[in-house]
Amino acid sequence: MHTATIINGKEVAAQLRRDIAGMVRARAEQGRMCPGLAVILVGEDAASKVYVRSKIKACEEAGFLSRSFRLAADTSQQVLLALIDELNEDPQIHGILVQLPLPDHMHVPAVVERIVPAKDVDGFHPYNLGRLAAKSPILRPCTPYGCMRLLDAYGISPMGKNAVIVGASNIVGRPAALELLLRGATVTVCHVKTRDLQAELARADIVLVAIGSPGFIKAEWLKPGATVIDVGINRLASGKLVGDVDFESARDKVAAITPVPGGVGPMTIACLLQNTLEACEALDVAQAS
Ligand SMILES: Nc1nc2c(c(=O)[nH]1)N[C@@H](CN(C=O)c1ccc(C(=O)N[C@@H](CCC(=O)O)C(=O)O)cc1)CN2
Repeated sequence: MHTATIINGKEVAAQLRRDIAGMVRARAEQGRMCPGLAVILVGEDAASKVYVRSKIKACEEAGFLSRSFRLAADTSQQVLLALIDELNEDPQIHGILVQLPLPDHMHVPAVVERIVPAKDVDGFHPYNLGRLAAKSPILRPCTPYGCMRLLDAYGISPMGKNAVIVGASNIVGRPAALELLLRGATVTVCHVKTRDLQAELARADIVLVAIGSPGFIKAEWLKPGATVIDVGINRLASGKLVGDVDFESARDKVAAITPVPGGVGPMTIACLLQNTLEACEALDVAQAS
């Protein structure tokens, strides 16, 4: 009976994190600055608290400096922007991230755009998205970048393939389309208004799903031999974490698939470290010239 390659994001992310820690140690031996990351959490979202804790722990393990800021849910946007202004000027901080989602009274684009592009290690600033669109990325959104690194790690090339993305969010779907285009795929982005999702999926060699709907994508919609990247992380009432793809049935049909948990999620954090290290190195270069 056919079973798919299970793309082990936990393992690939762990290797990337070890490599980054090695580079940070080498920097320290040369007397160079260690990368510094500021993480801002506004409010009490339970999942966000878990992710922020994981990011701080990952920083500690890689030898980064990290600073964590927790603001109450009713903090004004003005106070958040003032904190970002301070961090933009702080020479020990190379990366700033504001954990999403933000409380409803805040305007995400205004917050994201306040971070100087050189410290936007989430890669969400229009400047960084524009660089990706213009085929010269600098800081790239962590989750789509992590998906590409997973494909690389398993020798799966998007070149010339039909890639179908389900979900057109700013954080995942849209930048993932740019990443796949950069790697030579023919890209289709499906969203809530897409008329015939199943017809689009039927010819997809690579499927990347980020919609936040547990088990929404059924095995019978997928092309035999496809590669499936499941970005969804949904917690069921039972406490179990599942993706947007019906994993158990899909694994019998496709060539390769990411599990949830242990697929894309760990890559998001590893790529955040990678971006922070790159932001730190870019500053070295700027100071040397
Ligand atoms: N400022 C940002 N906000 C958010 C981002 C982001 O990249 N930047 N992405 C998501 C959440 N996220 C990181 O912040 C994230 C999600 C999931 C994981 C992860 O490792 N998941 C594990 C399971 C963890 C669990 O048990 O809950 C897995 O999939 O194996 C890491 C980071 C939204 N907000």
